[in-house]
Amino acid sequence: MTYTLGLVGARGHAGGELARLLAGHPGLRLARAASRQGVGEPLRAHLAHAPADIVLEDMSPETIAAWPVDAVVLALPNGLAAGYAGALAARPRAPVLVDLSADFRFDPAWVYGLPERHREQLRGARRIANPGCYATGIQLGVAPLLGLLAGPPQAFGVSGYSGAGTTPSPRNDPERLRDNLMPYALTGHLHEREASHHLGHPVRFVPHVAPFFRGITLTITLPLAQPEGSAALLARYRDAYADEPLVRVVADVPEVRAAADRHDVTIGGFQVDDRHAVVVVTLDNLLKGAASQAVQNLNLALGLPERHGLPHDPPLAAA
Ligand SMILES: NC(=O)C1=CN([C@@H]2O[C@H](COP(=O)(O)OP(=O)(O)OC[C@H]3O[C@@H](n4cnc5c(N)ncnc54)[C@H](OP(=O)(O)O)[C@@H]3O)[C@@H](O)[C@H]2O)C=CC1
Ligand SMILES: CC(=O)N[C@@H](CCC(=O)OP(=O)(O)O)C(=O)O
Repeated sequence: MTYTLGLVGARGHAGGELARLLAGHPGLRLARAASRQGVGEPLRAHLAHAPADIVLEDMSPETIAAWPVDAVVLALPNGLAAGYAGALAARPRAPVLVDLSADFRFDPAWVYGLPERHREQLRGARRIANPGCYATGIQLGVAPLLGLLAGPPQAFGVSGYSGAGTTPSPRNDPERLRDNLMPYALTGHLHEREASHHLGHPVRFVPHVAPFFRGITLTITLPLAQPEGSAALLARYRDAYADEPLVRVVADVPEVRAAADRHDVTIGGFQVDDRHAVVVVTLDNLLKGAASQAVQNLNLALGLPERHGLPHDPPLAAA
């Protein structure tokens, strides 16, 4: 059986990646798409891999609520999701709704879509808040040490400029970023709050944006309550993620360039100085940070195998 999906915000970075993945998904088909600025244009004019018959529709909640699809994904800026959630909930059999924005990530009525920590709640879920990209990397990098920490971990993060979306800003201006690295949100970034909330433990996070397009690297310093050796730390992470298809634990320090186009998160480094451990986490912000994670969540919600449509090596071979 093939499920159908409607995508709101299909011309954006995250929406475009999701459309690319759906082109290779054996159980999910992109059937409808909406946009703010491209209404009436074929989606294929913007995305080469889009089905030929999809014409961009207006993105009013009423239009979306009338789509006869099994699932809807919102790939819109923060602050817009509530109108869609309300209109879809009024339908007799509402489709599964996955929101890529931050709007419902703190709402207990929604399932927080980090499968490695909430898999059972995601099976059959109807409303899923997809996690933030940095928040995904921070949580997966810190979780195996919960209960062993002597204080807040500190995460130094750098992302590619696709993280800043398509609306022009200094954070996605290649000229401003050339030969540059831009710190921002030095305190209080949303993903600091999101990761702290869902870990149940405070973390500190400082983001930077770099001239490359995609990828995130996080260097996380973790204060330990008891000394632990590097080999023991590596073994702890290997154990924690032994059965996780989208978390790769490596002994070496991973580099962000190798994260591009991968569906998974890589955790490595594991250097320790007595009670001071450092791990490095890399991921593709548009994939495990957004679209691949959304596919993982849709698969769980619809009862499909979790890795359907997320091929292994090379990661995007079928897309
Ligand atoms: N980029 C990333 O790495 C990640 C993004 N996210 C989240 O996913 C969502 C989408 O992000 P991203 O794809 O980067 O964003 P983009 O800026 O690339 O795309 C935004 C999409 O939303 C549509 N849109 C509708 N209303 C507006 C508006 N008022 N202003 C701007 N765009 C509008 C745009 O339509 P049109 O082009 O037709 O105008 C476009 O399709 C956001 O909530 C973001 O936080 C989550 C994880 C990672
Ligand atoms: C470079 C850049 O601006 N990155 C974005 C990444 C966060 C993002 O896209 O995630 P949300 O879904 O939580 O909005 C930022 O720091 O806000």
